[in-house]
This record gives sequence, structure tokens and C-alpha cells, in this order.
Amino acid sequence: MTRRGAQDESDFRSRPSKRGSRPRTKRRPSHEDAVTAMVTGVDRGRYTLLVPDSGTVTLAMKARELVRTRVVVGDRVDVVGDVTGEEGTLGRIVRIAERGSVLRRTADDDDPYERIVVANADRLVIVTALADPPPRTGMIDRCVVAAYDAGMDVLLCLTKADLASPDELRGLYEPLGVEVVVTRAARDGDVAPVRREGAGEDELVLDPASVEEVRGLLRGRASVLVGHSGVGKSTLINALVPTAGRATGGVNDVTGRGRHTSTSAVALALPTGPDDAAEDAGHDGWVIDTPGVRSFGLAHVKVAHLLQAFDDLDEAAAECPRGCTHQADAPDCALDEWVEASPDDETRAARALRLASFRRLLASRTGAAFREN
Ligand SMILES: Nc1nc2c(ncn2[C@@H]2O[C@H](COP(=O)(O)OP(=O)(O)OP(=O)(O)O)[C@@H](O)[C@H]2O)c(=O)[nH]1
Ligand SMILES: [Zn+2]
Repeated sequence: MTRRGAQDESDFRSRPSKRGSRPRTKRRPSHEDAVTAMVTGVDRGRYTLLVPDSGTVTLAMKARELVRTRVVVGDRVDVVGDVTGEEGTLGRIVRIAERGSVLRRTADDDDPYERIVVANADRLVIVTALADPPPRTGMIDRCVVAAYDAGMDVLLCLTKADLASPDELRGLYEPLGVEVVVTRAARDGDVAPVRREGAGEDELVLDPASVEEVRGLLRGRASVLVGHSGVGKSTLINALVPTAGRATGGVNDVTGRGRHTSTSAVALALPTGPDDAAEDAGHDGWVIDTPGVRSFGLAHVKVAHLLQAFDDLDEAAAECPRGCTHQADAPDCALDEWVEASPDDETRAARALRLASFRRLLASRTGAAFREN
């Protein structure tokens, strides 16, 4: 096999192609008048950009020199031309800034290459229902691995707590240092839960306190939300960003209004509170929705790199034999000694749980756990 995605060089920053032997005949303009913007949406070669200096939302396409370069949501770009955001205008993206983080989705039937779906995000929010549909730990594990490998941290958002208890899942993920937050439907007895303006009568209202807890954890960061169909991701996004208008309740419930049909990622400005309209008030972070992203590419994930997300394990593993897989069946793995050498029983139990959870993550890379769960 060739190097992962080697033919999709667009995923590797915007450096010139090694194969490119064609001499450059023209000097490119330096575009000193370019303004910096963030890509918030991508739709068939048209990029929606937010220009932070002016607060303008504008459309652009890629300049010719970037045709082979992939531009994704979250990219910071330089754009020239008309960036007024007025009807019918189209700027030109001439440069892409180096990416701080990249999150890749796996190859699928339609597209054999793993591709970057979002750049520069710092947190992955794994939205999982506690019931209906039931949680799948294999899928959560894979998301955790993808996030840590991408240099992002993880928030596990457990929805539908009105239907089932979050305790078991908390027990599986808290030993890994994964932050966990729980949301639920508002109960009848709650005082006037806020219904999103324009929402259909059947749109479920979430418990406002749980939504605000999530908002608090997303504040000031760029968070990518992932989750399988039906887990309540759109319901949550609509509660956090009332202008988002994400379609909820499955694809048949077409209400018409504000319905998104796009399947690519989109960045939504997170309002500072439930009563702010994101469009005019200041925002306080980004919520990036990823419809249609079903799983993440883990083929490239190196054990050593994953270990770095766990300082204590990483340090202990320095004593491992060369080439140790750190799996449960690895002979003389120093991680087992690390558990044994605990100063007291309580520490030993905590370390054992952490190691077991870490090994579960390692195993999830193979994909077997993903299919079984
Ligand atoms: N009981 C309960 N139901 C919820 C909760 N959150 C969402 N739901 C319901 O779960 C169903 C799926 O919610 P959506 O928000 O559409 O789920 P999604 O993850 O966006 O899934 P798709 O729309 O298929 O992409 C809807 O009928 C919601 O009303 C919750 O906290 N409790
Ligand atoms: Zn080891």
C-alpha cells in the first residue's frame, strides 16, 4: 500500500508537490491586500468565510494555485477580492495557514481516501444517547482515539438521561480523564423551558440547566460534535445555537424552515447564553457539526503517539521492552508493573481501571470492537 492518502496530497498542507517538476513560469502575486478569514462552511467549491475583523460572512472560491489543496471547515485562510459579503460577490482564497489540528474521517465506499474533515478544532464532543439508540462503546473508543491522536481533548456528552442512567458509561470513560456531561429532556414540572423560535411543535425541549452546562464546557473553544443518527445531536445543537436550524427527528420530518441538506461540516458561532442571537451578539466559541461523518480514520494512529495523551502511562511505558505492544498479552509490559507498584489498594484499583480503559482504546484501533459494538 502506498503511504496513507499519498495521492491526496491536499491533506498534507499546501506545500508544493514533490512530483511537480514543471518550472514556475510566473511569479505569483504576493497578495498583500489579503484579509484573514475562517472557513465556516464548504459547499461544492464555494466556501463560506467569516472575516473576524469586520464580522462579515462572505463567499469565496479557491484561487487557481490551490486547486489541488483541500480547504476544510476550521481552516484559517487569506482571501482577496470582494469580501463585503454582498449578494453575488465571490472572494478568492489564496493561502491556507498551517493547521493546528486535523481530524480525519475514514475512507468509505464513495471515497477511498481518509480525508481531513475539520481543521484547528481543539475539542471533540462525542454525543452518545444513553438509550434509544443504545450506546456503543466501540464507537466511543474509536472517537476518543481519533481525538487524542489529532491533539484534541474529549467531551463525552451523554444524552437522553431521562431514559437511562449515565453511571456505567461514566465509569468506563472517567478513568481515561475524559470529561463527561449529561443532558436530558425537560420534565413537565420545569418552569417554562425555552422553545426555539420557529421550531416545530414536536421538537423536544431539553432541560435548560443541562444545556447551559454543556455551553459552559464549550465556551471559548472550537468543538467538533460527532454522533450517530438519532442520538440527539441536532436537538442539542439547536438548543445551544437557536439560529442553527438543524433538522431533528430523522430525515422524514421536513419542516421546510432552515433545513440543512448539506452533508459537510459547518461551523456555528456559539452564543454566550441562551438568549443571545449568534448573528449580532458576540460569540464565545465554535460548534462544528459534522453530518454524515460516521467514523474516523485510525489506520495511521501510532501507539506511541496515543500514549502521549496519558502522561502517567507514557512515563511508565518508558520501562517497557523494545517493541512492546502494551496490550494485555504483552510480556513484561511495564504498565502492568505500574499497577502492581501502586502505593495502596485504592491507587491500585484506579490504575488498573485506567490501564484497562487504555488497552480497550488500543484494541479499538483494529476496528473489531467497532463492528461488534
Ligand atoms: N427522551 C429524549 N429524547 C431526546 C433527547 N434528545 C433528543 N431526543 C429525541 O431523539 C430523536 C433524535 O434526535 P435528533 O436531534 O434528531 O438526533 P440527531 O442525533 O441529530 O440524529 P439525526 O437527526 O438522524 O441526524 C428526536 O426524536 C428527539 O426528540 C433527550 O434528551 N431525551
Ligand atoms: Zn508495554
